[in-house]
Amino acid sequence: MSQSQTSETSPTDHTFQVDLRGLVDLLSHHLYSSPRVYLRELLQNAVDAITARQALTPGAAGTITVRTGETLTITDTGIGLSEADVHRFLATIGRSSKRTVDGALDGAGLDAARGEFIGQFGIGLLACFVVADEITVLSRSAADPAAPTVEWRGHSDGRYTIRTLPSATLPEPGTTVKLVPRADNAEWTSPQQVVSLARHYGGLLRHHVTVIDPRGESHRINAAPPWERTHRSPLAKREAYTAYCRELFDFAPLDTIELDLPAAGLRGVAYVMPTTVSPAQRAGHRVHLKGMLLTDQAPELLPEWAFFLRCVVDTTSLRPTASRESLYEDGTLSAVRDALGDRIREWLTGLAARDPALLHRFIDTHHLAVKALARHDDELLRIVLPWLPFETTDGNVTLEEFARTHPTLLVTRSVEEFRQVAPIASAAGLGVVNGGYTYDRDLVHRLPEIRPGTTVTDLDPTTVTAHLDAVDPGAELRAAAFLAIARETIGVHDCDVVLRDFQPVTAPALLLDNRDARHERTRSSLAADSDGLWADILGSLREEIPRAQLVLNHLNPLVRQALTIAERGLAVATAEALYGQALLLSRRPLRAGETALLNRAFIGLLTHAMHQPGEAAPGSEPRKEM
Ligand SMILES: Nc1ncnc2c1ncn2[C@@H]1O[C@H](COP(=O)(O)OP(=O)(O)OP(=O)(O)O)[C@@H](O)[C@H]1O
Repeated sequence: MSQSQTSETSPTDHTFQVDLRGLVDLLSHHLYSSPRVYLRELLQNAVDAITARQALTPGAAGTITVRTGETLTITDTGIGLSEADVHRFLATIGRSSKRTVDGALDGAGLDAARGEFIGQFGIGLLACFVVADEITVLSRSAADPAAPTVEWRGHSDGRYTIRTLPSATLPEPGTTVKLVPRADNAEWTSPQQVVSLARHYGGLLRHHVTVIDPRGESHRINAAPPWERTHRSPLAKREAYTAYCRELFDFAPLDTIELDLPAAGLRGVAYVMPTTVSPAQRAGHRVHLKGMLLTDQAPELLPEWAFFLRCVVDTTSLRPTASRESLYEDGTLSAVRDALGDRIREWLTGLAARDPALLHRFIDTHHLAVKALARHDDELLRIVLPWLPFETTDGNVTLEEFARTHPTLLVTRSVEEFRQVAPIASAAGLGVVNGGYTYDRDLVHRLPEIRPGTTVTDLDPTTVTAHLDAVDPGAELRAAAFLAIARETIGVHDCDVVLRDFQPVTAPALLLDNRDARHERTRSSLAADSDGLWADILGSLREEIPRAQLVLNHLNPLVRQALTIAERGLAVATAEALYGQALLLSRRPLRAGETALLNRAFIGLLTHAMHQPGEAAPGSEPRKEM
């Protein structure tokens, strides 16, 4: 036999040891966002214990009392724990009486109640070690009248003791958990903080919760939400909902949408925010799970477009993540989100018939959200499109108003294009809508579907030039020499030069260009600069290059004077300066060649202004006489 064979031993069984301190550190620093969750876990265990007790004895009273001071205690009138339960559930981390695999609490047939429990992971009690080194659980089972009181004392280093005490140690069945808060965490356990945390987490709990402060004063923690109360009148109901919104979110809503999805066990309310909000800033909704606050930061509850709402809901069907601080993204959540989306859409479509003035106010405040939604929703589009404001050559007006005076609507592709063209187009009687803002161009193009007889086309340079008045042939002829130099100078930038009469007189020149044309030009210049494979690929993409147009205004005095320039150098500098100025007005980013052109034109003009026509400006071409 070889040596390795003689030294072989049979495998022995071992069990992982868990370092509780490491686990508590993991929970406190990585799983839970703040030590404050300890109170939520304690309240939740108390609620679950009462749920179990009421399943055993229907009608049993369910109360939870928290006492603050040097020791923090929480007492419930729940199911309690037998000695065997304590060994089974408190001594093993990750074991929970609330999951089927671990069986029911001793003596209690709780299968039916299991779905009602909030806890499930078997780690909640550990959260208490984040604020205290020692936890004591005193419990008396309600399942057996003769059950003793059992005391479990656990330490954050993993040690624990169990002993039984006379039944009378606890006056009635149930459980009391005691913590002696560590000094470094006192901020989370002060009497005031406990009241505020209990209200934060437990404000919607269905059992009576009271906090008693060291002076013996009682603080009521929970009350039924407005959707569970009956109201004297519609007005009283509206006031109750508004007051609730102020209390939770600190604003008075524009309107209130009641939410009720029986299939998902969900009830609550969505409040319409009274001020404009950015779509990027998705609101945190408050989600309660069986009364207990799961999170006040759940944007995923509603579809993205509903960013103008803040909700508070109580549900039995959504699942929490283990940290219990956010919603588990599953099929149920996405079905709930869709159903809530339908409900909001229904509210919005109903608003036009129910309360047009409110619809107006709503659109004034939240038109971006409505635009986002209307793009994908034909029915909504039909209702709201005529009401939505757009930036047009007639100012900020609704499409309905605009289309009445302009049967053909021209839409720009960018804001800069609109800024540049709008004054000229409106002087020429054209109706232009700024399509540069998010969603606007898509929406304007859909107008003919709901308003037959209206035509919508994208604005292109030729449409505008076609509407500008041609100059008389004599004037065109007199300008021919200057125009030839201008075309030669500006032509290298893929831009044509034309002369037109247009308003306002103060505008010397207009650059008509669009983004697609610019991209096409960039692509072709890349093709020209590259060789081999890239040149072939870019070249094959190349179509006829759309050219921009510099329209000189024949009514403008400066242009009239420019047309008479006889000296070639000055004509080049003037053409470049007019192009440069129109370029700057178009507010689009400049390319390197264009920056150089501006520089050249400026220096050229300066040189002329200083009456030194003989000297060439640095970097400029030597001048030839015309
Ligand atoms: N107040 C209480 N009354 C009765 N039993 C309790 C009480 N508190 C805790 N327990 C028992 O201790 C077990 C462990 O509690 P713990 O809070 O650690 O986990 P959990 O509530 O089961 O699940 P989760 O980690 O999701 O909170 C529970 O399953 C329950 O059996």
